Amino acid sequence: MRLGCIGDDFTGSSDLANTLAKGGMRVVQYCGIPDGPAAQNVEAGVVALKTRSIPAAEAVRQSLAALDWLRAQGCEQILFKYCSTFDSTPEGNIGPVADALAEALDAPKVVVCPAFPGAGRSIYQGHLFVADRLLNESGMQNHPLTPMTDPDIRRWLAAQTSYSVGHVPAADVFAGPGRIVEALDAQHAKGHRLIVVDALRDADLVAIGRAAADLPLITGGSGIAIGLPANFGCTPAPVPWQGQPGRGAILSGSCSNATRAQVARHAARHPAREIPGAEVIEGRLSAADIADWILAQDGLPLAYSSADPAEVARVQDRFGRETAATALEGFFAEVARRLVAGGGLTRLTIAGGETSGAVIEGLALNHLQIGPEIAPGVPALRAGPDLVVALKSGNFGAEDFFEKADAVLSGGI
Ligand SMILES: Nc1ncnc2c1ncn2[C@@H]1O[C@H](COP(=O)(O)OP(=O)(O)OP(=O)(O)O)[C@@H](O)[C@H]1O
Ligand SMILES: O=C(O)[C@@H](O)C(=O)CO
Repeated sequence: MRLGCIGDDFTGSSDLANTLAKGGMRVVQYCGIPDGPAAQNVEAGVVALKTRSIPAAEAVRQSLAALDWLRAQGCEQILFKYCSTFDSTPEGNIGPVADALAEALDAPKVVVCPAFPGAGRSIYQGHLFVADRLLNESGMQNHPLTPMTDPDIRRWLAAQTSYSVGHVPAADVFAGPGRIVEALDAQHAKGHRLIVVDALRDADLVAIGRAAADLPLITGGSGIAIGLPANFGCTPAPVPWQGQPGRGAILSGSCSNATRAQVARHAARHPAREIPGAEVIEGRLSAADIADWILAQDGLPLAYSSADPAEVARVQDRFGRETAATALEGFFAEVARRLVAGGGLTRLTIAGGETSGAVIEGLALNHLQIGPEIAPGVPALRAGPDLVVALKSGNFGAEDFFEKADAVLSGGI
């Protein structure tokens, strides 16, 4: 293993694995820290953790344990993957985890670059945009767990890290890898350790990747990996895939704008059932009810708790954010266990990073093979001989994503 990656959620990790696989690297996504060595032929290992929204100290502990495992596999470079919308709170967890990894790796200059132009995320003058909106006007200000209320990534990160935050502006990035190296050195000389790097286009990310070839630690969204396979001598290659026959279903716990539009479209064409948050938390709706309902449907059924910001706020005010998240995530995990038990379902598409993490952990899956891309940032994944999954980040995918995902998973596209 040459490139070791630590992802702070499961969908984001599959997003990163997708980028590396398209770049020609042999990648495996591990669900949590493996308890044995990796297979010999793996070039890039992505350890998916569920550390985005947990207490910072625990996120640091798990990330350092993942680092130990990756180093034991022989990795030459470490990539810490977080969300392209920099999902975090003033307490963390991006800053604390980046600090801890930088210290463990003795990394003097750490690139911080969540840009993912393919999904509309760009960074200019240290500010993060989602398409033509600043981050804090993109809908992310209403995120249920990590509301993003400041688009200045330098300022947001500064609240989380114990190091000084620097910046490499677009003008330097546009001038190519040599200038980026100089600019990183200059920021380091000024005493900055975590350095936000502007990027607007894939070409910028390729240049940053080249400039980062010798850095022990890189951090960013999946975009930061675009240029990395070439550093390891890999070239883009088609990703093989064997479609999975059987039955599929969709589970959605994501409340993002994109997911809610996907849910609305799918519900107009297929069997769909809402999972009201309050009913789950008060125990008035059971996972068995939902699983039985799904198994009784024809077509491509969808069960969703996806709700608009006002409803999410009502539920969180009434029960507390943590209580709501724990109850809903545990619920989805139990629904998934029941669906997959006995081979009932063979294809699962899950929307939402926390939701996906809960489901993958609930199914006790330990690694995922990366298949072809369904939409930017979302690959098909093989979880076992009879089970394939797609893990959709909240804001990814076009409105017909759910139909498309099941079609790719089944081998129909
Ligand atoms: N009906 C609901 N009422 C209140 N909270 C909800 C409801 N449905 C989901 N949630 C909360 O929203 C969270 C959604 O997080 P999740 O990470 O799954 O989606 P996302 O943030 O859109 O995806 P991503 O992290 O990939 O962008 C859940 O963990 C849960 O806490
Ligand atoms: O970077 C992204 O936007 C995604 O991979 C993700 O992490 C969302 O959860």
